[in-house]
Amino acid sequence: MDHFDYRNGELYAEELPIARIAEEVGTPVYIYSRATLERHARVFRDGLKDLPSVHCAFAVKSNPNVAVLKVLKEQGFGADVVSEGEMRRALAAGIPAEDIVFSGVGKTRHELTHALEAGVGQFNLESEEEGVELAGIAARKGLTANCALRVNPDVEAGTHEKISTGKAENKFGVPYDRAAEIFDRLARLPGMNLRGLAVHIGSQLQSLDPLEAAFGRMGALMEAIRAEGHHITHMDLGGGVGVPYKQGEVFPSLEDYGAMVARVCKDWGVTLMFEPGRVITGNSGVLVTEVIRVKQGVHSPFVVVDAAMNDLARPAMYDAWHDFQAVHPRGDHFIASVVGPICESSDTFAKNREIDRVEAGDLAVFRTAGAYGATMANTYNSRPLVPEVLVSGEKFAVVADRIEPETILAAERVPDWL
Ligand SMILES: Cc1ncc(COP(=O)(O)O)c(C=O)c1O
Ligand SMILES: N[C@@H](CCCC[NH3+])C(=O)O
Repeated sequence: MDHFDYRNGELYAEELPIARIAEEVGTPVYIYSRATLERHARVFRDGLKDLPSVHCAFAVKSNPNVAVLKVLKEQGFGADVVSEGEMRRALAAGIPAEDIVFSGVGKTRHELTHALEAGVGQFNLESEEEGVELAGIAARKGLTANCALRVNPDVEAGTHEKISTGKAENKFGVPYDRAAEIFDRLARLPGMNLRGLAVHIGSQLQSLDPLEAAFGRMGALMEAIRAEGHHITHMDLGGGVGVPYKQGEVFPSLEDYGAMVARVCKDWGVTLMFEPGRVITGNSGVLVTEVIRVKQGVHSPFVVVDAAMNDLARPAMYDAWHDFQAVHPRGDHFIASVVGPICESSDTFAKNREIDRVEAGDLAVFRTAGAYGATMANTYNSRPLVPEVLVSGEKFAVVADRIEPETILAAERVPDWL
């Protein structure tokens, strides 16, 4: 799955001992493997090889580091962005504007205008209101906006409720039953080239069944819209394919995913678009941390590490599991809770879990931290933003510096009337 493996009793990132990187850059630090990113990108594309026309747009939100985007651009990926900031990052990585899909439920007027002027390839419209606004901006500028209408298929994704997006009660897309009528109205607007439909039912899906159900519904909708005389040339099937977070967990393979897509969508006569995020980046990264101390608790010891919920928010936000492994395993295990230094109990990475025995000063990693890791970091408790490192064979580079609290402090002002 990845290039983070033990050799001679210590954990490596590709050809480099993780301890060496930690020594040079400090901890906590995110480490990404270029070889893993490339392999995931290749395997994703290979799974889709039986489809006649495919566009893969990497979901930048999962890991917006420009070096990561550049690796994926070189693998032929465009970008799926949800803000002007993400669009700027994709462009900075050299991804051509026409390979960018602009998604997101709250694109501002400023973002719509800017993206239109930049020439992004497709806007995924989240509402009729957004479509009307965008068409108006485009028509006034003498431009045409290529668009797909995001539809909420009302399908249960079977993932954590906070990252499920395809049920009727979620804020995303237009209601399935109203989609044909909205499509018809938007398609007639000057400035609008409404060329497709888009769907994305959630993230970290463990089964292909909900995706298959959603795609089936989209196919039926596409036929109904075509029957009204509209042309549909693009279908954006979103992202969402899940990854194993626990050793030994079994997930559908990308080959299975590709076969399912081919079975359901092969004869649609469209360019199929994909927005994978986690499946590309999740297992391409780890968060390295140092054990500050091991503190005795009533039920089990607390391993207090120097990473915290501000660095990796997923456990606190979604009760997510990240495997915890010692960089130099001592050969035995113990039951412990792994916690960060932040002043709330949600700053817990593992509760009473059997883990590698560690002691103060030991290095360890949280695995599967390449997606929705650094990008969701913040400076709670006035902690620094964690640096990021990209490894390629025997080389590594710091691809995002540690941002110290002083830098943030320097941006603050105390008014002179205080
Ligand atoms: C519209 C859209 N596309 C793509 C993604 C990427 O999802 P994932 O990282 O699960 O592949 C998301 C996140 O869920 C999303 O909201
Ligand atoms: N941030 C979420 C995924 C959100 C997907 C965004 N559409 C996670 O870490 O699992």
